[in-house]
Amino acid sequence: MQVFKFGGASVKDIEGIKNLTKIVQSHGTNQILIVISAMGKMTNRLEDLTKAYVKGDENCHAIFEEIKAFHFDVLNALFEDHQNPIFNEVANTFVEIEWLLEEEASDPADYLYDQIVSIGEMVSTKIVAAYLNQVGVFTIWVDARNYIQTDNNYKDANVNWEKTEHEIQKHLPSFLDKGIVVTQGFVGGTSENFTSTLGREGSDYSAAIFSACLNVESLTIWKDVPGVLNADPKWFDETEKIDQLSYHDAIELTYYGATVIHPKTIKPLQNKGIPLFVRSFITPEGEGTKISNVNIPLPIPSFIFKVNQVLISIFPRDYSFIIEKNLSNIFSLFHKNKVKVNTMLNSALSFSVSVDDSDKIDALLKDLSETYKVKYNKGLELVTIRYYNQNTIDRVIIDKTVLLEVKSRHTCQIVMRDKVSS
Ligand SMILES: Nc1ncnc2c1ncn2[C@@H]1O[C@H](COP(=O)(O)OP(=O)(O)O)[C@@H](O)[C@H]1O
Ligand SMILES: N[C@@H](CC(=O)OP(=O)(O)O)C(=O)O
Repeated sequence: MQVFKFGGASVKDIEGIKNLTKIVQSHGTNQILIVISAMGKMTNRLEDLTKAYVKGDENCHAIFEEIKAFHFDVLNALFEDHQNPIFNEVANTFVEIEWLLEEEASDPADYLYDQIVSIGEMVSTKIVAAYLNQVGVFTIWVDARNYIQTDNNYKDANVNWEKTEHEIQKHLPSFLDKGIVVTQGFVGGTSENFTSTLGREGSDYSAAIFSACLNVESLTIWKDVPGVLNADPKWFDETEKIDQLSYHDAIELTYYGATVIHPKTIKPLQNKGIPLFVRSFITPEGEGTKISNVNIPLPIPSFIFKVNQVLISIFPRDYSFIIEKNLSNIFSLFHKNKVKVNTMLNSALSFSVSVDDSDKIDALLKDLSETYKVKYNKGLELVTIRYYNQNTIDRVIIDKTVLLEVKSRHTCQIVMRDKVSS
């Protein structure tokens, strides 16, 4: 039994869906569960729709019609027979959201977000399952909300592993005996039967949850890159593919922000010893990267690049040391404001952190300023180098001013900005 995960980039258009079909056909149709994300950047557009709805913006209707039209264009291109029940199924899915949009947005925004944004995965999986059926690959469409059981922490729901494992193990093996199971990434269901989501880019994590609960042979995530590279090709030229990666290094890389895999993906797989393959849907014959229980360090230095960083420096007003009591208070304020620390460094009288810039930062700075003197710089870059050496550091700081550098045995983190030319 294996699990495949196809993300938004792989199903962004009809060619993508046809390519997915070829990949699935080339693997035989026995005992495969496929987890699929919303098409292309559809989740971003659904976020726009939710914002417009919550604000009562008049754009709301136009965005909804655009999203519907996009999916019906895909249906028209994939299915010649307009009597195919998929047309009604997709229409009915949109009607559910239409009813919601007709009412005033009185429910909490995060709850509304999940009810609306999840529709991207509902519709994409219905379309792909119907297309696979049309070309003779028998599929069973499964609603992930009945299996991935979560709390009601909407937008970033926590999985109830016991219930989830129970539901998956009770029903899915018999479905997998009959055909390919197609289900959604990113979405879950609460005990009150509302839709929840697992956090942006969470489909990799969904695939790991299904994999762990079914104890599969392997999980393969199909991406637009040949595998895990030593840097994001969007930022770095001359990247190299890593053939084998330990779970440990994979967790470190994703924790520091390597966006090729969602950070929560590795743990459930590591716990069960299930290998994760990252392979290219563009060149599916390539072997990709195998992430497993090997005990080998990364063969080459790896770079993780983050922009839009804010470096916050915090000083006790009374010149007291940065000791446990202050640190505990400072961390509780980061926790309260849901701001994740990307790197940190403390001295006797100051504590500095780099965080992603977002709409949460103003509230955090206000909370910190009540007790501490606070200084901050925006618009910075953070580079993390795993298995660094001086050459690699020199390479990334050319024409940069370094504001903070933190080193451990294997990892170096540098917060920097472009040098201002004089
Ligand atoms: N170390 C890395 N190796 C490969 N790709 C990376 C790495 N770090 C970041 N990426 C980025 O991850 C992208 C693939 O992930 P993503 O766009 O989330 O896929 P999907 O949404 O289709 O699942 C690549 O296009 C690449 O830009
Ligand atoms: N569609 C969701 C979930 C997801 O993981 O998508 P992708 O696999 O395209 O990153 C998002 O964009 O956040």
